[in-house]
Amino acid sequence: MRRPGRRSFRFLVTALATMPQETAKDHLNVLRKSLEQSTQWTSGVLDVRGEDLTLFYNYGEGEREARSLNFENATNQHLEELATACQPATFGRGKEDVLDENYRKAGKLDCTNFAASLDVGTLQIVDAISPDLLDGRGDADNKIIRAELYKLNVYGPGSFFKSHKDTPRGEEMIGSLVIVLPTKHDGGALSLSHGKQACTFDSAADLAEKKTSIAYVAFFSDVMHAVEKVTSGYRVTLTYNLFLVDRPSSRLVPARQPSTAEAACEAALRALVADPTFLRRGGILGFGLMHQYPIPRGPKDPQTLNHVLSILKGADARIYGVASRVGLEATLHLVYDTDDGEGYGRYVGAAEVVDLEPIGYDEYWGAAKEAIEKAGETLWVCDATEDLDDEDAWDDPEQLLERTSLHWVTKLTKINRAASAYIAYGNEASLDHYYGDAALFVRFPEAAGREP
Ligand SMILES: O=C(O)CCC(=O)C(=O)O
Ligand SMILES: [Fe+2]
Repeated sequence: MRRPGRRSFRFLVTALATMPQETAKDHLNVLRKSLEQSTQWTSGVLDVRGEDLTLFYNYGEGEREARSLNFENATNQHLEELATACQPATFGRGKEDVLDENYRKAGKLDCTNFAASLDVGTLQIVDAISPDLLDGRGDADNKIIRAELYKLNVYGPGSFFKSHKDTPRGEEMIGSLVIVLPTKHDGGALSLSHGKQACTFDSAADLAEKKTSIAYVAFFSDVMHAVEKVTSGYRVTLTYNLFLVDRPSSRLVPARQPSTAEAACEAALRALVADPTFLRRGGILGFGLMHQYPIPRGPKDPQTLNHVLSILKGADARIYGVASRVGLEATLHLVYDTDDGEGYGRYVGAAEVVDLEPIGYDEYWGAAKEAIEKAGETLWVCDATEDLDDEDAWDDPEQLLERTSLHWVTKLTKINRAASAYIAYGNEASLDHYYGDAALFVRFPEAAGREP
């Protein structure tokens, strides 16, 4: 599909690339900054109709009765009854659902026990959050977000939920959507944080005096969040799991304009490709992953690194999408640091988790290290803006030739880590591990073969 404004954008890129005062360092800074501006959450307030605010729910154990209320005019007594119908809310700890009122004090109804008239599809809430959550995805035209109702929660006076991440339910789950209904309450702000970014979603303030509005917030699964204590009234929420799914072919594809950050990211990457002094011999731009993914955790794990490329989020999705558009190969690799503590180490990039079991008992202490170095590509961590290559080549030309230059644009992170176990030598045999951290590699061919 032809994108509007494409030609003028090309022109801009060419103009940028030929401006003499811009150096590779400047472009790398723009690239790095464009990745910092990624969205981890998005929120808003929406006016709805009174009839969107009806709730039916099961009341009582055993012989249940159906009750209903409308959040536009729910009295304190109505809300108290709703709170009584709830069970204490559990939360995921490790692989279990646990009840711990020091950590989470709230009531919940599973979605088999209530029906809400509010429809996130009709109200276009999913359409409202999608551009932010899909921002930067190269395949955004082919993917949509599906919201699946998960629970209703009631936070009465004294309720709270300490800092946590939501348990992903399935691989395609990318985040959560919380809708706060317009009931009068104080406290209960939701604080969100991810890396260095943080914000507070104060729905009590947003909804004050509003009887037929709802407040919503959507965030990625690896965002830490907490509900502050509700000091008075009832805070009622509907939570949804958000899944990234293929767009049904019958749905129209809306024209998508790249965001400013995405356009800047693309322009900077194109400018680096066009700079013949940058990574002259070719090499890799490395990007530490900003989000957590279900990567394979060990050599026997049937998950593949490759499938993660289709579920990248935020800044990770942005650089992957932009690189593909610029025509550069982008892959996920595990980075191993085989430093033995005495400086005799190498960085190795491997396309899958290295299996160290076949080496058996590592009598010769370097066997595990050697196995890793054989399994991947040896990397030369360098500053690609300086022409170090030649100097180093004088020292050890052969070594240099067998290594691939790697320049980290954003730091390697350790949130997506795979472990390879091996039996190590010592006064007793003990189990030891090498760790690989997943990162995005964008590969530059040598300058002579690059098409600007
Ligand atoms: O109610 C909220 O604002 C968030 C609740 C929450 O974090 C959860 O249900 O996991
Ligand atoms: Fe949560």
